[in-house]
Parts: sequence; structure tokens; C-alpha cells
Amino acid sequence: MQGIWTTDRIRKAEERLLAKTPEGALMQRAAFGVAVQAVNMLEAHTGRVAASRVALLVGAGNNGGDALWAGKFLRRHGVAVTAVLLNPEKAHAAGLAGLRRAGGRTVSLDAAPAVLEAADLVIDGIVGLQARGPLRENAAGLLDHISAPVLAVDLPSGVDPDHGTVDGPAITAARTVTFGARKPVHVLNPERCGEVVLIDIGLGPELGAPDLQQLDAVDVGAAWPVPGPRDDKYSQGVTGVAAGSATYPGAAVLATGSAVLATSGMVRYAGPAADVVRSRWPEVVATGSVTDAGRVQAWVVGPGIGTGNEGRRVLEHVLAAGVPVCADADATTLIAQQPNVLDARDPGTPLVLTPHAGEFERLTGAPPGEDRVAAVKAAARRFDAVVLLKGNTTLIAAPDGRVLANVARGSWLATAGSGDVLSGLVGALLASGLDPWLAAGAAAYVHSLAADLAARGVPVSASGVLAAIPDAVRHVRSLGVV
Ligand SMILES: NC(=O)C1=CN([C@@H]2O[C@H](COP(=O)(O)OP(=O)(O)OC[C@H]3O[C@@H](n4cnc5c(N)ncnc54)[C@H](O)[C@@H]3O)[C@@H](O)[C@H]2O)[C@@H](O)CC1
Ligand SMILES: [K+]
Repeated sequence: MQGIWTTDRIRKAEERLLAKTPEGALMQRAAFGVAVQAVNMLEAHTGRVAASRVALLVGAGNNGGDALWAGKFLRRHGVAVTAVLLNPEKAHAAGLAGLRRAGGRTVSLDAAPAVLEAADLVIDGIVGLQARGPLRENAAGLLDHISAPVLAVDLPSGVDPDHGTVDGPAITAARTVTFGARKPVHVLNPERCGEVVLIDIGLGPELGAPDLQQLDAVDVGAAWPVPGPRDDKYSQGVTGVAAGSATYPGAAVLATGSAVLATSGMVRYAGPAADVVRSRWPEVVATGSVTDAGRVQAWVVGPGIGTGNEGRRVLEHVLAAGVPVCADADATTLIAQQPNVLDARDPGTPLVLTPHAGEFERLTGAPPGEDRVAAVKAAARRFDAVVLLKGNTTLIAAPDGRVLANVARGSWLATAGSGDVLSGLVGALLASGLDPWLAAGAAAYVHSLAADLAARGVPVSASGVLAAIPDAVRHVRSLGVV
């Protein structure tokens, strides 16, 4: 699991580390890392390093200092480096002197358009950890002149470091090189950051527990349930799916199918689409109603059940069953409209809610807003549930305050029925006994990986995502099992 820390925590950790290191040493480490990435990008984009042209956008703080020192290192490779000083009086003095000694040029704003237009690579050192709000006018006016790839120092300037939000002009980077620890922006706004490269500057021991975490393939592979020699179909956990209607059986087929493909435990289906489900998934034990479904170790409830009286009866039944429940789609709306339905919940049994932004607003009375992390944490506490807030970056909060971020590799999951596939995955992992927070996180990971594997650059349907689940599980298992 990889950690992510808020800027406030990182700044405090940096202060402790700065007190233990010789002056300027951290900036040198950071800047050297920037220069290495710049060389690498120049090689990839222009096929050469010597005699290529790099423009530095230099703001008033240490972020600009990093860029200036990186420019100095690039001079050693014969790169023509020109620094655009956005605030000449406040530019980092030592960095500026270093760059000039090494033969780098500096220009002021009026010369900047021509410098940017001629550049093979632009290094964004406008603003870093202290960034607040969009780019100011002097820097904003330069954006139109950038056509070369941008390497952002620490974070793309103009994007909020803690929330990843953009409310005005901002840099879009092809790559972001960050120092010591990843910040929320790197997972909350991956489109603006591009590829994120972390440089170790020795901050690790100063950091403490992370504010956000991210699963990688190895974590997901290690967590994925695998049957042992003494397991049978019951011992691995039976997933119950209460979804779909006679008129709209698709949600039932998708949610049931993803539970079937996720683990080798048994799957039961209960609802009016039993015949359709049985014909598509003959291995599923299907009945017409949750009342005669038999024992399960977790329920998925909601997709396509409707928000009327019958839907409410189904939801109450599964909430009272004393097993973990993943409540999705219509179940979320029912909880939002009739919160007392949660009185049926057996206290202490895990609940996973999987709202998108609109459902989140219905559930909590407010949209997730700028600070999605805080919003999802508060909802998890309020409902005493794991809340999985869908989005390009999906956030998964546990009632105890832990938050996972899952960054989608593309946006192909924005397709009808893809949520049904996700809820089936969550249900199957809950039935296997996984911690509900990890179950939701691992499900989100495999869901987005399956979409990526299925899409390969073209649109994909929810059925396509479903069909790619085995490949996605195989991928994480091949990395996660040693
Ligand atoms: N503190 C440390 O130990 C290290 C810091 N490093 C670098 O230092 C950076 C932080 O430096 P600073 O604390 O000087 O802060 P910044 O460089 O982020 O900010 C400097 C100035 O920019 C202004 N500013 C804020 N929002 C702005 C906006 N939207 N447009 C234009 N200007 C804006 C601020 O008021 C401040 O005066 C990090 O991001 C990183 O790049 C690295 O050198 C590694 C070590
Ligand atoms: K920056």
C-alpha cells in the first residue's frame, strides 16, 4: 500500500528533516531528481539531450528554486536552459546564481512567449506546496504559448495540492516529479499530473500514518481470496445478489455475473429476474425472492430493485440478515429517501455504500464538494459504513477514518451497467470474509483494471468489463503471489 500525505503534514515533516540536514541539501536532492526526469523526457520526446531547449517557469518560492537548480544540472548535459522569472525580485537567490554560473539564461515575462514556443520541454516551478487558487495573471497568460511537454515540479501549478481541484488557469503536466511523499493532488487529479514520479529525499521516517492510501496490484493480489485444498463451495463464502426486475434483468445478470467471476465461492440470486440469470449463469442458485434464498455470507442489494415498497422490503430483509451488505444503486436511493430503512440493519454488521456523486448528495444532503476526502470520511462516520464514492478517482472511506484512493486508468467505466459489475465484485469479496474497506478497495481496483484490459483504447460495454474480470484477477494474482 502506498501512502499519501496532506501538504500540512508534509510541511511539518519537512521542517523536522530540514533541521537535521545541511542547508540546501534537500533542495539539491529534489532538483537532481527533476533534472534526471527532464533528461529522460527529452530523450523520449526529441531523441537527444545536448543542444535541446528547456524553459523553466520560475515562481517566487522554493518550487522555483528546485526548477532553477534542475536547470543548473541540465547545463552539464549541454542543454540550453532559459528561466522565465515570474517574480524576479523573489526568485530563489542561490538557485538563480547557480543557474547563471552554469551558463543558463534568464528572461522576464515579455520574452517568455518566444522562449516557451521554442522549448522542447517546459519545467513548471511556478508554485508548489504553498499553492492556493489558480495561476495568477502573469503565469496564466503564458499557458497558450506552451506546446512542449511539461514536467511539473512537485505538482502542476494552479491545481489545489490537497483537493486536486482546478478553478481557473492551471498547468497540465505530462509528468510530475514529487519529493519525499505523494500529495493528495497526485491521486485526486491524475489528468493534470500525468505520470507521477516520487523522489526519495529521506522524508519517510518523519511522516507518520498516511492521510490517504492507494492499493497496488501486489496488495490486491495478496488480498484476493484463493481456495485451499480443504475448501468447498460453502466454506469460501456464498454471495447473495438481490437485484434486477422482470422488465430490467440486465442489472441482475451483470451483478450476479461479476460475483461468479470474482471468486470461486457460490452465488445465489434472489429476485424477479431468476430465469434470465439462470440461463446466463447456470452455476447460480436462483430463486424468486430473498425470503427463500437460503444462507449467504454477504448480500449485494440494489441494482434495478426499484425504489418502491417491494424494493424497500428486499433491502430491509438483507439488512436484517446479520451478514455484510453492499447496498448499491436503488438501495442507495431508498436509504436516502427513507433513512429509517437502516433501522432494520443488524447493529455491527458491515455495510458498504457505493454512491456516485449524485447519490452521495441524496444520501448526505450535500454534494461531495471540493474536499472529496473529507466528505467521504464524514459520510462513512455518519452511516457507520464503508462509503465508496465513485469517480475517476474513487475514494473508499471506513468509519474509522482510513481512506483509499483508486485511480482509474481511463474513463471507459463511465458506461451503463458498470456499477452493477462493481457491486457484484464487492459482494463476492465481502462473502469471502475480507475486511469491508479492503474488499471495496480491491473490487474498485480490479473493476478499473478490467475496464482497461477490455477497452484497450476503444469504448467498452459493462459486459466487456465483466468478461475481463478473470484477466484482471489473473494480473493482480500473478504480481501478488510470490
Ligand atoms: N521544504 C522542503 O524541505 C523542500 C521543499 N521543496 C520545494 O519547495 C516547495 C515549497 O516551497 P515554498 O514553501 O517556498 O512554497 P511555493 O514554492 O509553493 O510557493 C511560493 C510562493 O508562491 C505563492 N503562491 C501561492 N499560490 C500561488 C498561485 N496560485 N500563483 C502564484 N503564486 C502563488 C505563495 O504565496 C508563495 O509566496 C515544494 O513544493 C518543493 O518544490 C523541495 O526543494 C524539497 C525540499
Ligand atoms: K509546480
